[in-house]
Amino acid sequence: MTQDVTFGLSDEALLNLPLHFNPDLFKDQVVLVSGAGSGLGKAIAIQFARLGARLAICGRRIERLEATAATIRKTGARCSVHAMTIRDAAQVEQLIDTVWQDHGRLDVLINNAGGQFPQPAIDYSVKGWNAVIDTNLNGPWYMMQQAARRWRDAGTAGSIVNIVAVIWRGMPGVAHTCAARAGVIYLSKTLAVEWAPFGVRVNCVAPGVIATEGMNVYPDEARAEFDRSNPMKRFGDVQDVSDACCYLAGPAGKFVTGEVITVDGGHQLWGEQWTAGRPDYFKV
Ligand SMILES: CCCCC/C=C/C(=O)SCCNC(=O)CCNC(=O)[C@H](O)C(C)(C)COP(=O)(O)OP(=O)(O)OC[C@H]1O[C@@H](n2cnc3c(N)ncnc32)[C@H](O)[C@@H]1OP(=O)(O)O
Ligand SMILES: NC(=O)C1=CN([C@@H]2O[C@H](COP(=O)(O)OP(=O)(O)OC[C@H]3O[C@@H](n4cnc5c(N)ncnc54)[C@H](OP(=O)(O)O)[C@@H]3O)[C@@H](O)[C@H]2O)C=CC1
Repeated sequence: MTQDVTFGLSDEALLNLPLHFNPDLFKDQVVLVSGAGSGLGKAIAIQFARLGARLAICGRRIERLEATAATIRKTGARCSVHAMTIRDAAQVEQLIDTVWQDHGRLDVLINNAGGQFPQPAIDYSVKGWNAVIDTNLNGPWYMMQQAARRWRDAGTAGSIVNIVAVIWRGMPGVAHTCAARAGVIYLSKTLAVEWAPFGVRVNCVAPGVIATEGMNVYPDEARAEFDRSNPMKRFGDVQDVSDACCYLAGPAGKFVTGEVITVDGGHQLWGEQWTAGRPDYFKV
């Protein structure tokens, strides 16, 4: 039977989730979260705020960011809002400058913004391929490089967490994002070594199927099978992912770098996932 999932929790629900960490864990730290106007990014930003952090949030649509910021401010946390696209290197440089001007520091970068469309790879247009590579590989790279340059120049430590995906057995229907996320993972492993001298840690979180409104991009036929992509036979929730981010970014993760934490209910070991629907060839 298909799990009954409403894709996404209300802001009120996010504010009242039980916390699994000490509420002072990120006191006075500044955390930048991309794609915080919805889904995982919103949940991650709210959780860091509830754990004492000051927030800077970015994404393209200002209205959605302002709504997240209003919720974050209910926790008593400061939150600055930055409408921009991570696909443009100049806008990313401006973003990081502004965050340092507004907050005087940056401690954690959560590279969450991303997305793709399901389509058989054989049908990709050049523009579609480039849109996904720009959003999920080039954008996160611009963010990492600009943040690291500032940490190096200021002589302060930093932590980066990149949200990727469960790519280990390929991702039929979203080959473009699989390629981009593989790039981010091996970029992260390389940067973990290159940037260790600056005190910068670089890690990834790979979510399996998590109930967010972003899931609406997939056809009903595909979504109806997603809960059977893992042996727990259900979707994860946004806090499964935000907790992994807080572990990696915080003091418990201080000896962890170049790592990927997979938060997928065992999906990487079991089951099938057809993001664009199951092709006829695989139905029998
Ligand atoms: C369940 C496991 C799946 C894998 C794990 C990941 C899960 C998730 O990520 S959950 C959802 C996350 N959120 C999203 O995916 C958000 C929705 N997606 C997007 O916003 C887009 O895919 C985007 C990231 C590429 C958006 O780029 P943007 O430039 O804003 O979009 P455009 O509309 O301008 O499209 C550019 C270009 O891309 C091609 N294209 C876009 N959508 C489709 C589509 N549905 N089918 C085929 N091709 C598509 C197309 O070539 C577009 O250009 P034009 O033809 O000129 O419009
Ligand atoms: N939900 C899931 O099961 C999984 C999700 N993921 C990944 O987790 C991340 C969050 O996904 P989720 O919350 O589910 O989906 P959403 O679609 O809700 O979130 C994506 C966010 O990224 C922002 N964004 C997209 N493109 C850009 C851009 N060019 N510049 C700045 N911001 C951008 C969007 O805001 P705006 O459009 O306003 O810019 C949006 O807030 C994504 O990278 C996704 O691919 C990975 C595996 C599984």
